[in-house]
Amino acid sequence: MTYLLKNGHILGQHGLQPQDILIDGQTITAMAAHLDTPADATVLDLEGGFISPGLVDVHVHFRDPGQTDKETIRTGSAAAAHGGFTFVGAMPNITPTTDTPAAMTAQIKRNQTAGKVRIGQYAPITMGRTGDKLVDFAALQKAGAFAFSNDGSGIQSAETMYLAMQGIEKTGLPLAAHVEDVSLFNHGVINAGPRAQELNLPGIDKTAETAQLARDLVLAQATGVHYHVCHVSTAESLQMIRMAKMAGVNVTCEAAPHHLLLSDQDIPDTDNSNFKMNPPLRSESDRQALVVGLLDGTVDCIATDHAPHTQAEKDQGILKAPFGIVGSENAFSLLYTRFVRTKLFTLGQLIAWMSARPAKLFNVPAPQLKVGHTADLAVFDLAHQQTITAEQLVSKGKNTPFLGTKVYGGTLATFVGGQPVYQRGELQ
Ligand SMILES: NC(=O)N[C@@H](CC(=O)O)C(=O)O
Ligand SMILES: [Zn+2]
Ligand SMILES: [Zn+2]
Repeated sequence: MTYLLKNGHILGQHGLQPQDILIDGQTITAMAAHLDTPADATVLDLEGGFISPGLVDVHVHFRDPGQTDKETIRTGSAAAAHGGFTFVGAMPNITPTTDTPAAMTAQIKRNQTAGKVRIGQYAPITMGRTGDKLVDFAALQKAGAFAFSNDGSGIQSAETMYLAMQGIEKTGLPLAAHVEDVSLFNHGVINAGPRAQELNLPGIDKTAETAQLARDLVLAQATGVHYHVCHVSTAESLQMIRMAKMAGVNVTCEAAPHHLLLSDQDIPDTDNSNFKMNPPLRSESDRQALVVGLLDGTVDCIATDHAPHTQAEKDQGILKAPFGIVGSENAFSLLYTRFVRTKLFTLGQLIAWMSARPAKLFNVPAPQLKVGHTADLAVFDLAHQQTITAEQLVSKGKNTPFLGTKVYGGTLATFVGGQPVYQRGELQ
């Protein structure tokens, strides 16, 4: 198929500039302010929309196999496409998990068959994501593992983590760590602090994150592994990562949109489990530290931690509901509206944190808007405001604290390998 994207804008040296893009097969074959329409081309009039390199999200949960009432590879990847993502890294907290080469091979095949976007598949660090028995890192790398992570739980034994780092270092792949010391978790449901006291809810102390992070940074330095911190949430974590980077530790980290946008002060008085995720929304000063961390380079990239759950599970209330919120579909629009329209971030910075940077960290090809490159791209409507509603979400999970939020930057279209994987109504 040949597509001509007309009347778009791309980010050039001097800001947004008019751009037409011709896609032939998988590839971008021409770019200019104005292109004539080839006879066989399907024309999409973008009406001024912003064309971005495809977004890259290194942290999503698809629940497939095992919990397909929450999400499937199909619906999760459709949600990613709806958010402008052309590549996602899928976490291995699925049942069965991808802890053997055979399971990894089978899952990669399922991802390729059902996925609307490109999917990198994480392998766990330990067998079954429990206990201390390490997976065969080299064999899983050979089978196509994207990276290693036990996301959902921290590795409690220092010895296990040390041995895992030594093994994963040899593969050159990142070890993506969910840092959480369960002995300090206190059965909490939101951040420990004044808001938890006001709401009379058990609090998760920051030390559950920072104590394990301190341990891991020491071990990462000793082993040289690429140690990537998932969903970093506290100012103290950032300070440690900043110092570790200065000391030459091979550490990177991601921040989730909700931790950049909300603090525990935003948790309403009404019992709303869509404000419950792990790590929890922290204090306003932690939120601000994450924003500063992005700007000074301590935070390397943004990743959504898209974590769908069923309505019935989330209806159990904040004490009982599972941790996690969906994030793929409105990550760009929320961050664009809050930070780019207010000029705290430039559009170029936001796109770098959501595309080229995470791609580079995880050694996947970064989508590029250049002739000769694969057409992995997204088009966003920066000019019009819309309200986030449950009905718009194509994920099975509707569990987001942002329902009712007004945003600019809704997705108009997403292309993967030259094929449209999402198109908003008016672009059909
Ligand atoms: N973030 C969450 O609150 N939940 C995630 C697990 C995780 O990312 O640790 C999930 O799988 O539901
Ligand atoms: Zn996690
Ligand atoms: Zn996660």
